[in-house]
Amino acid sequence: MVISMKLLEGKKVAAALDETMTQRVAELKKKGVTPGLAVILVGDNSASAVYVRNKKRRAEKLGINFQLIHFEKTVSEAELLSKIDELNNDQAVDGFIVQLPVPDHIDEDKVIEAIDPHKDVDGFTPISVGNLWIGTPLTKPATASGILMMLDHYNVDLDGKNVVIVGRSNIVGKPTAALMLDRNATVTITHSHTKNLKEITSKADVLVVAIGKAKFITQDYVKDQAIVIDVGMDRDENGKLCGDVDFEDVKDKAAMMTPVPGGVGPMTITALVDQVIELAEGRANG
Ligand SMILES: Nc1nc2c(c(=O)[nH]1)N[C@@H](CN(C=O)c1ccc(C(=O)N[C@@H](CCC(=O)O)C(=O)O)cc1)CN2
Repeated sequence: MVISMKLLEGKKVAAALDETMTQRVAELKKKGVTPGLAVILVGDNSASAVYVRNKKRRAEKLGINFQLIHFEKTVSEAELLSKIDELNNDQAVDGFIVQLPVPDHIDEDKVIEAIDPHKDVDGFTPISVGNLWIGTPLTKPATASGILMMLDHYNVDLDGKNVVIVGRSNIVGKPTAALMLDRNATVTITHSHTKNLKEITSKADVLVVAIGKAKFITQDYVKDQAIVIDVGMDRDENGKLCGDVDFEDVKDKAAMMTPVPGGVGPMTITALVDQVIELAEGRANG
C-alpha cells in the first residue's frame, strides 16, 4: 500500500493567513492606528537584501507602514545603536528588527540588547528569550512561530509528541524547542556534538532540521510516517536552492514534509508581520 506524503505548503498557508491579517489591519485603521514595521539592513549581503525585500512586499500588501533603514557596511556600531534608540522611541513604529547577519566589526549581541523588548518583533533580546522560556512571551522569534502557525493550520497536535530538533541556534533551534515544549511536546535538541544522531532522529514523531547542510538528512535519519520540517536554505551541487533534508530520498517515508523553497521560509515572514499587527492591536487598545 502506498501512503502519500502530505506537503506542508508554507507559501499557500501564508497566502491564506494574509486574508485575516488584512482584515485585522483594516480594523486597526478604522481606529486610527496603522501598524508600523522598520527593518535595519547593514551592508550588501545579497540574501539579506532578498529577505528584506520580501518583508517589505508582504508588509505593504497588508497595509503595514514599512520603513527600511539601509546602512553602508562601514557604518559604525555607535551610529547603529543611535538609530535603534530612535526607533525604540518612535511611537509610529510598533516593531523593528536588525536583519542578520551584521558585518564583523559590529557586536551582534550588543545590537540586539539595545532593542526595546516590547518592539523586538524578532524575539531575540535576552528579555524576550527569558519570557519565551517561562511561557509568557512578549514576542516570538519569527521562524519558530511560523513553524507553529503552519502546524496549527494543518491541525498537527504536538501534545505528547516526540520532537527532535537538529540545530541549536538562537534564531531557530532553541526558540522552536521552547514553543513546542509549551505545546506539551517532549523535545530533544541535538547538534554537531551529539553522539548517535541517527538513533535519536529516527525516533522523532516530528523532526525539525536547521543546520545549514544541504540534503544532510536522508531517510535513514527519519522515523516511518514522521513529520519533517526543513528550515535549511542551502544550495545543492548544481547551485539550486535546497534544504537540509534530502527531499527526494525522504518523501516516501514521511507522513508530512515541508518543501524548500515554499515551506518554512514564507511562514517566517508571516509570523513577523503577524507579530507587528499584534503589537499595533495592543497600542490601539491602550
Ligand atoms: N533579524 C533576522 N535575521 C534573519 C532571520 C530572522 O528571522 N531575523 N532569519 C533568516 C532570514 N530570513 C528572515 O529574515 C528569511 C529566510 C528565508 C525566507 C524565505 O521566504 N525563503 C524562501 C526562499 C527565498 C529564496 O528564493 O532565496 C522559501 O523558503 O521559500 C524568509 C526569511 C536569517 N536572518
